[in-house]
Amino acid sequence: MPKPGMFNFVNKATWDARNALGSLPKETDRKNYVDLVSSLSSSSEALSQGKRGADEKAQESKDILVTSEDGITKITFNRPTKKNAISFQMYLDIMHALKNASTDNSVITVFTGTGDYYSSGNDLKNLINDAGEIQDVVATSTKILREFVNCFIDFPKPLVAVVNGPAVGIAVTILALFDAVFASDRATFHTPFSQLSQFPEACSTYMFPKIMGPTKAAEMLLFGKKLTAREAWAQGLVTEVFPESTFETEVWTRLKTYAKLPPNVMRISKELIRKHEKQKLYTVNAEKCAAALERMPREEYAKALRNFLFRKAKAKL
Ligand SMILES: CCCCCC/C=C/C(=O)SCCNC(=O)CCNC(=O)[C@H](O)C(C)(C)COP(=O)(O)OP(=O)(O)OC[C@H]1O[C@@H](n2cnc3c(N)ncnc32)[C@H](O)[C@@H]1OP(=O)(O)O
Repeated sequence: MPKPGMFNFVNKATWDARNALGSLPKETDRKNYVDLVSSLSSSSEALSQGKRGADEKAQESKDILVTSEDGITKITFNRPTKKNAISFQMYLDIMHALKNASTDNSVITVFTGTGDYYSSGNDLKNLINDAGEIQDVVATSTKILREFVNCFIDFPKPLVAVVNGPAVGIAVTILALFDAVFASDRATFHTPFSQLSQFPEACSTYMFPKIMGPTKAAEMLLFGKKLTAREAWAQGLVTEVFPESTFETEVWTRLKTYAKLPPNVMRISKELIRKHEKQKLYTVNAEKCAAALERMPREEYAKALRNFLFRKAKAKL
């Protein structure tokens, strides 16, 4: 048989394989072939059983729930009694979940919240010890924060936020690194960094002005203006707003349709969209973390924290 042309993929592969074997007796050749096919079918069965298992429930930890179904990995902030505030452990759990989601067999990854809030942002108690004293754990926080944000910069599949209620702080800033943000009309978007004596994180100092222009970005990031869902949509931070009454049904129907799109082309398109920005995003992330470590006005920050932590006690006086 003459060697098939280079675009005749199947016949060329068969020809190359046969050629590499040299001359085998017909019976040996047949037996080798049957053994190979049997081994492939048993290993592919084991693989698909494993994948089916992962599909039903990927991972479960207390405050971050991860499920995978219909081609969608769903990561849920699940701490409703604290308005889904993000503890140190939750940052680590999210990073772990994102790493798994980047290689599991899901097509898109979605974040949402349990209860009335999407998330109230960083757990302000991350910085106090068991005795209720404010600790200087800025170095630890900064390290976690940098890795956390890098996981979003690097995430290879379409990433969607289903913002079911109010979002505060880092739960808002990180949205600029998502591919789509669907919000209930009950959601609000609040970044009170100056009020808390903190610097805006998650590359928002770069992404927000790019998305909404410098003056609107300053309104949010410097002055802490809280936006309604419709205002956030008008500024380009939100992709689409849905009425609360139909939010869940409409959004999940839409997401299930998106999850049927060809995964590889979406992954490559996302890579092409983000490619030219990646280096810039790493730099902005690193700069913000260095600023937090070296330039954060700790006294002002401690005061802002005390105001939050003791606000209920003060209100009773
Ligand atoms: C690795 C570290 C990375 C650092 C990243 C930097 C990130 C920065 C940010 O995210 S800044 C934003 C931080 N978040 C806030 O400032 C919000 C603070 N919370 C509030 O203002 C209010 O709680 C509220 C407006 C979200 C809700 O108010 P309300 O409806 O009146 O409910 P309560 O205040 O009674 O809250 C119920 C319950 O939840 C606790 N809680 C809410 N948010 C947080 C929070 N961010 N951190 C810690 N705890 C929070 C609140 O204390 C109540 O608990 P209690 O019942 O008192 O035990």
